[in-house]
Amino acid sequence: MTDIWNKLQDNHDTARERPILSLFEDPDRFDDFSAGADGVFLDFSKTNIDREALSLLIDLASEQGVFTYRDAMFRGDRINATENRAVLHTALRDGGSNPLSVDGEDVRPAVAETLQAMEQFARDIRSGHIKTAQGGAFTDVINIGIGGSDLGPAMAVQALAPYHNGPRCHFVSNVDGAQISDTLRMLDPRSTLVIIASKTFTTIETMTNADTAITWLHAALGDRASDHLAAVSTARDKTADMGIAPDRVFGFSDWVGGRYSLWGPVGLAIMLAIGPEGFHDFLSGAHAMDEHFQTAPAPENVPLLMGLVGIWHRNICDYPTRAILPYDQRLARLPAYLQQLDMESNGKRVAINGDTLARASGPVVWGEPGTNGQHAFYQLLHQGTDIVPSEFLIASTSHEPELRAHHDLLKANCLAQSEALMIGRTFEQAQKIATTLGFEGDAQRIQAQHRTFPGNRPSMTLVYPQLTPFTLGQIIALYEHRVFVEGAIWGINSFDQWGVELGKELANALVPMIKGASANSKDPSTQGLLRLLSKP
Ligand SMILES: O=P(O)(O)OC[C@H]1O[C@](O)(CO)[C@@H](O)[C@@H]1O
Repeated sequence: MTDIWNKLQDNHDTARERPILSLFEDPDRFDDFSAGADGVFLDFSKTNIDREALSLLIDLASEQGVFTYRDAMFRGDRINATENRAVLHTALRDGGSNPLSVDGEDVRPAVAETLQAMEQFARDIRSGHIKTAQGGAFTDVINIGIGGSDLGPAMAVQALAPYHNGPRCHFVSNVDGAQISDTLRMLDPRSTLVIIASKTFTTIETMTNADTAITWLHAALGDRASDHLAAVSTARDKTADMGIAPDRVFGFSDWVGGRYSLWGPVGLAIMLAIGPEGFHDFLSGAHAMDEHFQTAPAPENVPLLMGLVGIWHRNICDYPTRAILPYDQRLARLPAYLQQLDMESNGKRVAINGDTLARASGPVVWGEPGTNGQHAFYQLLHQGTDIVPSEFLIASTSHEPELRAHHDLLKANCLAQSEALMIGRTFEQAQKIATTLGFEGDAQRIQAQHRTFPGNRPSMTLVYPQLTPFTLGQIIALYEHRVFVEGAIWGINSFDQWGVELGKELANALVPMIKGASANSKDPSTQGLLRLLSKP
């Protein structure tokens, strides 16, 4: 353990039982434990981090090389060491013209060219200039992809519903035939465009769903089925094998990781839904957050602070999970999106140099929109035996001015939850309630115990003006950089994902066994389950 980790642990050991509320005796607490970035505001004053801990955490970031590593990422160094790749999803959204080179080659011209091609295609589909096989306009789009080729566009398309003025967008990811079947059943192949999105164009789920969709198009359109296809991939050879015309393929480079890819062609469905101008706003929001991350001083740097709070909760307080709680129904898919972003990036057990990590890395990320979550799992947040740092998100302004009362109630609920988590309810307060309700003696004690809230449970709140394309870009880039900060402090490579390989290999080997081939090489449990599943 370095000195700083030790000092942080000492700080926590002495402050462990201190009520978070007591920290507000400092009149500047709210101002000094919050920060803003172009309208997005982070309040982390409802945590047990005090001034000493905050300054130690900032020192820790320096000591672990977060700032140097950040600059290396933006510069295009090959920081994804295990795959020997640069990490430059930020180049997809910066619109810059000064050269940015990877191995001596300027990446900007190709980025600009692809963006222009996407825009032209999106404009032509939206205007009806590109026609269906039968000469009409496309009314529906199905994006077939999984993981990073699905979660980002699916989340963003839902988030930006008020800006939709293009074809309806649908998403198919699961290899479970139920999803594609239910989707195709409600659509007409004669007016549907199918985008096959896969960075590698080898992912078995996506290839299987693509085959099914192409068969569906073929049955209705014959040889003209290809008029209804487009692809998003780094593998142009494979898209050609599937019969997709080269001018319908939108490529990107290996320096864009799957879970960081919605800023480029993987975001085509978003662009089709909200139009190129809206998509530009989305990119601009993300770029504004990139600039903030690179230039804001540490005590005001929102992604850095968010990452440091994450480190405090994970490593110093030893909390194993974090809850993402958007008080914004249109961000319903944000927790799922962040699960991939965070857990695929930082769910690692070895450091970049191959050593086993000395301390815990990425927490389990989960969540649901409020207020629905309140009526499901918040019981555990308030009174369970585990402490779950909670991350609330809420817009100042909704898109429904005529439903102001709804938004007022949503805000009140959001604030009430973080307040309740922090202040709790003492046994004495609970006893008074029990007395009012007529309980006496031991019955009163039991009732009071059950109605006591320990409180002192930490949370952060992210407030943004309104869920616009610009703001959504800011929020997603903020979380990307937060994941980056945490990964850098842990010394791991946040940009590979070897942990998904083994299951894929074993699934491929199991397919023949599902169909009846010998399973003698398998363990008894797998053999037993195979026997059960082979029954019709
Ligand atoms: O875009 P592709 O190559 O189909 O990959 C889909 C997803 O699969 C993964 O490789 C994990 O299996 C993710 O990292 C990725 O986003």
